[in-house]
Amino acid sequence: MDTLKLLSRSTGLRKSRQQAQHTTPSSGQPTQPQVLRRVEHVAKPSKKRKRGDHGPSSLDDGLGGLDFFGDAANASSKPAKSPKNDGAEDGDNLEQDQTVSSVEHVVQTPTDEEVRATLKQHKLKVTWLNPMTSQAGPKRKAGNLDDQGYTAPTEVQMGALPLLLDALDRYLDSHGEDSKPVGNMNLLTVAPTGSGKTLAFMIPLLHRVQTRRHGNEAANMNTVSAIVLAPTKELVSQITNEGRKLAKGTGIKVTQMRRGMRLATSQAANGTTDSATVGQDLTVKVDVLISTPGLLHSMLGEEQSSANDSLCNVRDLVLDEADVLLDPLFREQTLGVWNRLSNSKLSVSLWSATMGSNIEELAASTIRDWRSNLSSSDAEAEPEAPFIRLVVGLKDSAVPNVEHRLVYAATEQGKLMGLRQLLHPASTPQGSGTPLLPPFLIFTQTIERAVALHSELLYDIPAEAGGISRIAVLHADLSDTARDSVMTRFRKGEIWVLITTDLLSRGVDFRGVNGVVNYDIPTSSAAYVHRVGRTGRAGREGGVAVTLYSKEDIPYLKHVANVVAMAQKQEGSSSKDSGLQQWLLDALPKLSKQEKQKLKKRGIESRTTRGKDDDPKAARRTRISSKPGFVRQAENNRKGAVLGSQRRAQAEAEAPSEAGDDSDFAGFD
Ligand SMILES: Nc1ncnc2c1ncn2[C@@H]1O[C@H](COP(=O)(O)OP(=O)(O)OP(=O)(O)O)[C@@H](O)[C@H]1O
Repeated sequence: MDTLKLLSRSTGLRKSRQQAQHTTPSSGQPTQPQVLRRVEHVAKPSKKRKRGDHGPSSLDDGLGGLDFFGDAANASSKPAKSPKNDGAEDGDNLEQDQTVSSVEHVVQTPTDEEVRATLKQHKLKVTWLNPMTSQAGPKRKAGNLDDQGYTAPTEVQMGALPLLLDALDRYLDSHGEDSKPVGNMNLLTVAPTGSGKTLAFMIPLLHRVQTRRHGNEAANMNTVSAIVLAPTKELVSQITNEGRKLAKGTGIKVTQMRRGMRLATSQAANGTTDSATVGQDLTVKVDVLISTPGLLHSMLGEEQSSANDSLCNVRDLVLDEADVLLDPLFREQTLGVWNRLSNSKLSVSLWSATMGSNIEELAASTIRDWRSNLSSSDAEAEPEAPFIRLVVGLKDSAVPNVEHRLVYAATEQGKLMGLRQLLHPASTPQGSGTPLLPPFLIFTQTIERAVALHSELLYDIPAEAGGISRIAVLHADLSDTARDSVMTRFRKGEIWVLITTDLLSRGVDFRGVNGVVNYDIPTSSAAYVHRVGRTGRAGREGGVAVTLYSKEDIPYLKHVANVVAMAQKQEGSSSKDSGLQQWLLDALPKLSKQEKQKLKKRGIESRTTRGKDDDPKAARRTRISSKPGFVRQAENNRKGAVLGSQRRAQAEAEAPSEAGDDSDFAGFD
């Protein structure tokens, strides 16, 4: 069996196949999707960090008995709480409920009874998993979930689904507050990488779209009802795939935004515009639209008037990887789309594994500003939607089920040698941790370095093992078709080593990736969390994350080291395994806020060719090569000499002979 076929999401999680698929370490035990371990012994009493005022919108008190991670047997006891989040760098100015901590971890697969008991004790109504429901829509969706082998929700799904489906209504009822059902709400969720956030937002989204279609809003059918924004094309097509699998048989159209695509306006969809025009315009009728912010924003820019707006019926906006979407890189486009949505019943949800306090503040202020732009009649008719934050586990931390390793390689060439050693696990010295088995991802800082590393390693895989076809590079300068093809081949297991930039660090889910190599260190702690989060997904064990660092990286290593130390603390593993001793952690210099921002924006200067056009020496230093500079210089000289002699020979051959050719002579004028 080709174990690398595991990469394909389409391999599914069917029980029959699971037994045959446990051959690569990180394929793990997919029947237990909990990213955070179940807690057997709770060592420390709960500690709540409270800073600032908590408005009545905080659900912590109301849902105080909820413990998404506790042992079912101890359900009546108080929730297990974690130690203080020392590693989180963001100055989170709101209450942070850190819910998980354990001294001893027990990995157990709960029985069906246990799962049911846990859900019951935690008062969670997870309607989507119940195939016995009488409604056709939910039944269909539950069947679709079943088809994919999902039997138990992950922590984030346990937390978010009841909130987004209907628990909020019950919460308000039980508190004797205004018992009017809350149709819209805003939610900000922070949950670990690979914890199943896609399903956590997609299931309620489809449910709400379907409810609206069955309700009295049928008139608005076929205009866009929900939008999901994600930062990259790869992530957009992955979410579209997931959405389609879930929506199968429900009649809901989940569509990926493409260049040149036009969306049906409310008039066109209601038949005010004749269908022939719609057809000629290549206008598409969509329920759930998935897009990058740039593509949708530019399409909206081309729309002539907002009166006949294609997005006027949008009731749900999901920002996946919200911290990136609201980062300066995408901010203008994301807010451009958000502010264009005019339906007063809009609900917004933001999702990521990392969320700085600045992003949270920006989201809150955007919600306020957006509401203040509603017409006074709309604002009066629609009560202000609650804005809720849900944190699963430790905020901004890397998954603990991955083996994190920091490897000192001294120089650029040392890093290349280190990487070659990883490519040939047989040459890895005994006792140096779990060998890194393919398939794995290698991250570099820039596109140039990804391309250079690819050409360096091209011949490292022996021909008998597939040779150069097993290694590939993927970056934003490639055409869409080339990017799609590399993604498909990697998912199918045809490519074993994929070199890439941060383009693939967010959200992309390759089931069964065994490891991640940071050839260039990530430039922020969030970038580290997301890069290494490409392995160890859905609680799978056996993933390895290796970060190679040179002398040049030492001033910038602290943010990575902090995240690694925190992951080890959660896991209870030894610091020696990771190459991160306490003395190193203490000795690493701390960056100022400005330095951190500069690093995030520009990366490590010596690795970028940007602005080095006038300095060929500096530009040369950014290159990746196993050859020392003097060898390359000698080679260049030799090449130059050969080229020069070829040119001379050619010039001599082309020059007219000294005797000349009289027949060509046209005479003097
Ligand atoms: N309930 C479940 N049971 C088993 N597997 C699940 C469940 N929910 C999701 N998964 C699987 O977990 C993997 C990760 O899911 P997903 O891509 O949604 O993670 P994520 O939280 O969005 O990660 P990231 O932060 O990296 O974007 C997927 O392969 C998905 O199929």
